Amino acid sequence: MNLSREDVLAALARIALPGGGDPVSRDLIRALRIESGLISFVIETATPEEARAYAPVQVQAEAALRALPGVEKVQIVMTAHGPSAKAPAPSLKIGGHPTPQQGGPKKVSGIDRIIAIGSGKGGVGKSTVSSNLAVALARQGRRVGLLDADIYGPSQPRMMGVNKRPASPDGKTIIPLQAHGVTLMSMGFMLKEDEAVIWRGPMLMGALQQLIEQVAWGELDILLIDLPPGTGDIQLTLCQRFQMTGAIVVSTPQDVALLDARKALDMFQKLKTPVLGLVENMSTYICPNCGHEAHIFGHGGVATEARRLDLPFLGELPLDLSVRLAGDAGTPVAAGEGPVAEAYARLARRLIDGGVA
Ligand SMILES: Nc1ncnc2c1ncn2[C@@H]1O[C@H](COP(=O)(O)OP(=O)(O)OP(=O)(O)O)[C@@H](O)[C@H]1O
Repeated sequence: MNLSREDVLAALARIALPGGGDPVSRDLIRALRIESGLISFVIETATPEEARAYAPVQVQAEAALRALPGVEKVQIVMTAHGPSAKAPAPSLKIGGHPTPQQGGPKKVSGIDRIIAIGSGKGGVGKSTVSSNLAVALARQGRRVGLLDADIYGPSQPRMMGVNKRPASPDGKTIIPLQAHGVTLMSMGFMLKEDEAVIWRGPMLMGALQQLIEQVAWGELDILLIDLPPGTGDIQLTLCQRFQMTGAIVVSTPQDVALLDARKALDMFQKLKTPVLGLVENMSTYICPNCGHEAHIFGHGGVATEARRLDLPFLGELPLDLSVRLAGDAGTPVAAGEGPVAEAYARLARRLIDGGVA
């Protein structure tokens, strides 16, 4: 099939929408894929009502595309992202249990707890803490999922040592990958080359929602979400749409990192997401040669800040070359033995004992 994206969009642009315009000029087409005789895409409407009104458009689009040379199959999915007071919208959601959001944040079926791991700025080790904590919790018998929601720089495929496109047997449900006892999904698995995927659309909100709701997470005690750094749309969407158990904020002991951490804390508080505590990463450094203890980025700043804000201080994680080497090699250090693995085991135990993991 030599059809181009432009050919397909041109055919779709000839379909008139109720209320004027066409699906292309109204920017409704998402995730367009053209692959050996199959054309698939999503028509994303603003509301469930609009999706219902556009049902004839779906039929017309299918007929128009099937008439193009070489097209054997056309798969169109209608989805709506707006709330509805009426019946559930046609959507891409898995299972059938989720319904469009009405009112406040909703619980995700099958997942007991959701904890976001955030930081005010990049590079403080938020992804490292997420992967290691996930592995440490799994080692203590918890059923753990890890969602890498860092759309700007997903690092979990590297840190967890898996990177392949997840299967989707029915074109809707996404089967997550497994690594080190953790059920894993990352934006990085989907954001390859120039392929159009559903969550590459302009709406980060839709992308995150799909990663939480369309992935077949199974029954989980806890889903950890590795957030992008800072205080942006992903954080907002997550906390507004889903019932969060809480957030953990990672910081290094430095003043500047702490200033940023304060912004993250402030954001979670404004979003009414309980802050479960602060973690100090890159804390003590023990020289592997002489055993001397050094505090390269300072020490204790996060604990002091936690006390000041009356928030739990969850622990210190040492600065250790093995952390980076293990992360780069795809086996988090918490999967092995030694002082860093023990520090993560303590953090995991603390969360389990506190009833949040
Ligand atoms: N405790 C530690 N000891 C040694 N190296 C560490 C430690 N924590 C993180 N690193 C290393 O620091 C780098 C940044 O860590 P990481 O990617 O986890 O940070 P991040 O906060 O998630 O950054 P970003 O948000 O920009 O992705 C990585 O190379 C990681 O291996």
